[in-house]
Amino acid sequence: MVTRKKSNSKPQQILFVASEVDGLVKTGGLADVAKSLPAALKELGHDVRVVMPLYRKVPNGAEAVELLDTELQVPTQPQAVPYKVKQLQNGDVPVYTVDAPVYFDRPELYAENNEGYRDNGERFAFFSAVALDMCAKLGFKPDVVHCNDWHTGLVPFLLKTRYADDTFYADTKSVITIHNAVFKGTFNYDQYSLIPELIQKRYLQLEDGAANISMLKAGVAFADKVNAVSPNYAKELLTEIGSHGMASDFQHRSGVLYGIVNGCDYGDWSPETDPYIKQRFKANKVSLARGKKACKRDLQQQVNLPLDDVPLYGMVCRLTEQKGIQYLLPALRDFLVNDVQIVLVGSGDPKLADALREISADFSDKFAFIEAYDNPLAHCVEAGSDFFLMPSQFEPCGLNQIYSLAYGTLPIVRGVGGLKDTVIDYDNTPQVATGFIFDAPTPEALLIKMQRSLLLYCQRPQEFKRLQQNAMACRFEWKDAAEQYLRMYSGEEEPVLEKKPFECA
Ligand SMILES: Nc1ncnc2c1ncn2[C@@H]1O[C@H](COP(=O)(O)OP(=O)(O)O[C@H]2O[C@H](CO)[C@@H](O)[C@H](O)[C@H]2O)[C@@H](O)[C@H]1O
Repeated sequence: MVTRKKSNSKPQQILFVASEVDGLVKTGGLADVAKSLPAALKELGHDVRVVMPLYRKVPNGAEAVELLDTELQVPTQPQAVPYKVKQLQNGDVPVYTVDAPVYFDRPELYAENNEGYRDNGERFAFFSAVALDMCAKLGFKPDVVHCNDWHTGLVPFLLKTRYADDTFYADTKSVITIHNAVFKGTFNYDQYSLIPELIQKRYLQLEDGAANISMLKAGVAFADKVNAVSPNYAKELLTEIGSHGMASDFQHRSGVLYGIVNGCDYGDWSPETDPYIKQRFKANKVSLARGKKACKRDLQQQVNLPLDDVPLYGMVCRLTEQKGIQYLLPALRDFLVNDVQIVLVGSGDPKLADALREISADFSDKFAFIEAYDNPLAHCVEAGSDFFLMPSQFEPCGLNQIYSLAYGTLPIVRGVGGLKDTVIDYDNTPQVATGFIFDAPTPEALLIKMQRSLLLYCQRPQEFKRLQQNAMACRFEWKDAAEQYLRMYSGEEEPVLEKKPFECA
């Protein structure tokens, strides 16, 4: 067990810059973090404000309170871009939304029909510039500007260039959190007309191919601190494969590279209070057995599977290579000869969806593929399944395996990134195990663990229940993660290379 020290820091003013925030808009796990981490920091007594774009999809966008009607002046350029800042509340945390219809009043956030908007570089360069431009105008002087992923990577760059001599930002430090380094935000120079500093002087280290600049590289190179969403992913980022080709960028910053595991919002993801599930349950044996049974039946009904008493495997994800569907597809047909059921809820890559649909047609009484982004159903999958599949190719942290633990649904994961930091493998340490881990990136390795899990379920039911209780006893509190972030801001936390291995709490 790791003892978690409290940060000694004074109340901080923190600007949290993110491209999506759960409660307002969400396409993936970044949004969960952008909702929960600011809330946890605020709860610890800090003044946290979030800034995000005002997309068409933001509910109540029209009712937001207008705080600014202004324009972004671009140094040495005649152009100025008008924008407004409108305030919304997400729980207790104020959210500044940047209203610039030319960039953000579109049907989607980043892409339509699986194709990114062509001006995504310019859109998020603008957003990054505005995040800093608006602070002085609002009179909010941040101690820390906390950026997230490539969309916000130019913020640290601008602090060290455009604002280098600006007294307003003299004491401001920047942090960039890496949720997924596969997305580098690489765009041609012609998308950076709002950031002339990038063009006046050539920053070769930020180039990603000829005539292209990567916003993620800019964030990593210029932020005062860099962190990944798990210690294991932070270490993977120092390797060529694990960093998706950015190893030297991260190696240069290894002295200020940190790894902090995401938390779980137990207000949203707890079987004791979840409003979406058929029957709420606790960790004690009777409640767990009854609750699971009712939730499994309900899930089977929702996805049209027979109401059989067989082990049920769930999976909820974006359909991308990252999530390891390429390992799952060949393993599925072999595994489905067993007396089992599988429910997969996912949306994304149409080719992967076609392949999954084909298997569900061949095994319609055992495999349900729901091609959707469906939050209530995601909760029912967590509650009604016995096992949860996350065979990811890579996984910076992963949230669904953490949600699964909370519902006594044993995760079967690949030993990468944060999956390795959050799940304890049955074959290695059966006494404290919470799930199954396989290592080799192959369908065979996955299939072996799925078969192992089936044996456990069918032949050692008491042992299976013990693992469920181990899983439900795990806690990944946002409060603990927020404390770690505060220690990182203040310099009390150790960089990942100096730290002892992470242990699940
Ligand atoms: N079809 C669907 N229907 C309903 N809900 C769905 C869904 N598909 C996904 N979700 C939801 O979206 C979230 C996904 O979070 P993850 O952390 O697993 O992945 P993601 O790859 O988006 O995030 C990236 O950022 C996060 C946050 O740091 C890292 O944990 C992760 O490793 C990294 O890849 C979960 O809340 C999940 O329930």
